[in-house]
Amino acid sequence: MSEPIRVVVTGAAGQIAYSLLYIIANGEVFGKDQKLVLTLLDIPPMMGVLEGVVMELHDCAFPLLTEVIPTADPAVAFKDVSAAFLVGAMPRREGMERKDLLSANVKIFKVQGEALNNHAKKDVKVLVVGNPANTNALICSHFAPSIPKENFTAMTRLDQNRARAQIAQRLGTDISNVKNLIIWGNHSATQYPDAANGTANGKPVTDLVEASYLQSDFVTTVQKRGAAVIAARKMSSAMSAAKAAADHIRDWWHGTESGRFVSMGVVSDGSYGIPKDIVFSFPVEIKNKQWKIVQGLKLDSFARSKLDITTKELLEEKEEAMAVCNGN
Ligand SMILES: NC(=O)C1=CN([C@@H]2O[C@H](COP(=O)(O)OP(=O)(O)OC[C@H]3O[C@@H](n4cnc5c(N)ncnc54)[C@H](O)[C@@H]3O)[C@@H](O)[C@H]2O)C=CC1
Ligand SMILES: O=C([O-])CC(=O)C(=O)O
Repeated sequence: MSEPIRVVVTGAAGQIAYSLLYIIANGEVFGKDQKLVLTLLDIPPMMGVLEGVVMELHDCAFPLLTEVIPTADPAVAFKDVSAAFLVGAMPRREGMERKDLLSANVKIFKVQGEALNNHAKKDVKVLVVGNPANTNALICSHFAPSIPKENFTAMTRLDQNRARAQIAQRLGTDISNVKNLIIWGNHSATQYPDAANGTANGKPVTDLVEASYLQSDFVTTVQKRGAAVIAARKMSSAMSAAKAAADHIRDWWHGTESGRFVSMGVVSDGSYGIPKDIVFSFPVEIKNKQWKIVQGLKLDSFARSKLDITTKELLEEKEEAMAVCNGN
């Protein structure tokens, strides 16, 4: 059994965290032999609720959980953490787009970037879940200059899981047989869910599913799935978001199997002609806790036009976020 690592979950009194904490504390992210100290950050008015979450974590009697530290102080929450799940932020309600949350949420990620910079381990792995996730991750990285940019990522794994579920259901096959669907771009309604490299039972998805579906309903269903859940539940996705956050960090920690790629929002290095310095979802492969963008995939003109749309939105979000952070 290795020494405990410190892991922070922000928004720890909220609905995603309520599902996520169980998965982490149960050893499903960092491994069944990795002891954990969990630090739980929320805002002062939520400390009472958070105390209840702490009670439940204790009552779960998780063998790997050595300590739970609830706090409203980012300096305490981020101290020496090896992994950070940045969930805490306002969720959208019916009728809103995720970027409508930008002015309210982006300042949270400025403060938390600074706190990570000052208190976290320099190899901390950061996952931003709070929306608009890509731009929040960019801001967080911007305010944490002592931590490599590669350590900041945004969650598009939920979109990837949604895409796989749509294809598995359409083909009537087990979801574990559906691989290498890609989410390009922003975690928003402009994202491009791409089945061109996907396989189901080892065969190309494009040979099994009509192109008319893959270029229309498949794309829009995944793009609008978050809104569909809000319309039905009156609250945004939580259980599936927690599962996706756990999938994202688990794969980052343990790596991806050969030939399988996953989608993550990462700081663009210019791959596929995407401008540098926006957080863009790419297909990545992971080894030794380092992700690498999968290179050389073909993009037809339809795909290219979709990437242009989502790039434009991310550039606009970046400009707006910088203005908010600079007080303009
Ligand atoms: N990237 C993705 O795929 C997804 C992202 N989300 C986003 O995740 C975020 C959280 O969603 P829920 O858990 O459903 O919301 P929630 O409202 O249930 O919980 C959010 C928690 O964050 C806390 N919080 C607010 N400001 C904070 C701060 N400065 N520091 C620490 N904690 C703070 C709140 O007090 C609350 O307890 C939202 O922005 C939502 O839009 C949700 C689903 C999927
Ligand atoms: O749609 C929302 O606002 C929450 C979210 O990001 C998702 O479910 O993908």
